[in-house]
Amino acid sequence: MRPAKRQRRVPPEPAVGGPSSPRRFSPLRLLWLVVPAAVAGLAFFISTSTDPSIPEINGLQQAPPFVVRDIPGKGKGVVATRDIKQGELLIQEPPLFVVPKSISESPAALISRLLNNVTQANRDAFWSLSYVNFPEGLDPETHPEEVALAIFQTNAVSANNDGVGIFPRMARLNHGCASAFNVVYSWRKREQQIFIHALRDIQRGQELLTTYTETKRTRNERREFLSQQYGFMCTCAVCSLDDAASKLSDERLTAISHYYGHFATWGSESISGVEAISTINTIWKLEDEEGYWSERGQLAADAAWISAAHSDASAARFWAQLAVKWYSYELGADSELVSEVQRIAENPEQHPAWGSRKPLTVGPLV
Ligand SMILES: C[S@@+](CC[C@H](N)C(=O)[O-])C[C@H]1O[C@@H](n2cnc3c(N)ncnc32)[C@H](O)[C@@H]1O
Repeated sequence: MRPAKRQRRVPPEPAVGGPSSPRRFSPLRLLWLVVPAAVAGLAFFISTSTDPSIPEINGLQQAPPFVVRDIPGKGKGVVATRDIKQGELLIQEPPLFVVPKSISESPAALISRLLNNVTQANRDAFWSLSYVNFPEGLDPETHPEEVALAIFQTNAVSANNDGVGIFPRMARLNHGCASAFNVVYSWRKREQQIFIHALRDIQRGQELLTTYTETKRTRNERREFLSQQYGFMCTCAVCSLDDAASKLSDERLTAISHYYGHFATWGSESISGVEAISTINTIWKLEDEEGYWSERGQLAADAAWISAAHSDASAARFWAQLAVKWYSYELGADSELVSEVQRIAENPEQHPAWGSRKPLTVGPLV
């Protein structure tokens, strides 16, 4: 599963910011696994959970509001067993193991070695996961290391700077594009766990979908990527739109990408703070039209950054409050980023960018 590339937006690196969620691991990024590490810090993290099919008690209700079941045309998937509220915590899961960014042996050998260090129940959970793109001509029966690698490539998720991990419960989540995905995941370094929250209200019987790709791409681009990397033709609600509606969706998503790039140029002072905030307003409206809600915490936090830089306290407060709201849905109200933007909402002058540009009224979301 894979990461969408986040566009670096408002330089310098915002103190209140960072990716709103870790991204799916791209098989392409496995390239780094074959590069011998200069400093092979082979730190990895082994789960203490014994049976990943049993929900964690830690911070989660014991009976999760979903089941894993067969979904026609998709293998297994995750389906809501009751109505789920936007922002609800659905899964909190430690990794079976995390492959660090620097390694000094072959990825297949490393994964096999890591697997030997987990409990039998966790090993069974790993081997039960699905995989695609197994090398042609090889027999899976006689090449278990290659099978393990294919499972890893199909299911691993970024744990940010800690590496790339396998989380057997979340690995059952299938993909949906733009307005079709309804859950988002975030890696919490402090807890060393992945957290999955509902991005929107989900009805009983609906499938829980995350996203494997940068969904601000056009349908053809998304389909090509998903077919190559994950071996399926996406037929999610967005990909199934009729051609006229799909064209409009593609245009909106392309425009959103364009405007992200445009507002980022505030960092190099190519556009004014007023234009940057007006561009964020445009993105927000296009996203409302598209039903694309992901990464709004980050967008609002970036707007708070610009507002604070121009000493517009009321705008900074407004945007920071919006960041609190959306980060709470995406990352959880108890996440570190929510605490950070909450502090800015209460006291905008404390923002590290405060007053770094000329004073300007940049304004809120209109
Ligand atoms: C991480 S696994 C997801 C769980 C998987 N369906 C299973 O049975 O364990 C990724 C694989 O699921 C399938 N998949 C995910 N999303 C899909 C979708 N929207 N349509 C069809 N297949 C999908 C693809 O085979 C993909 O390689």
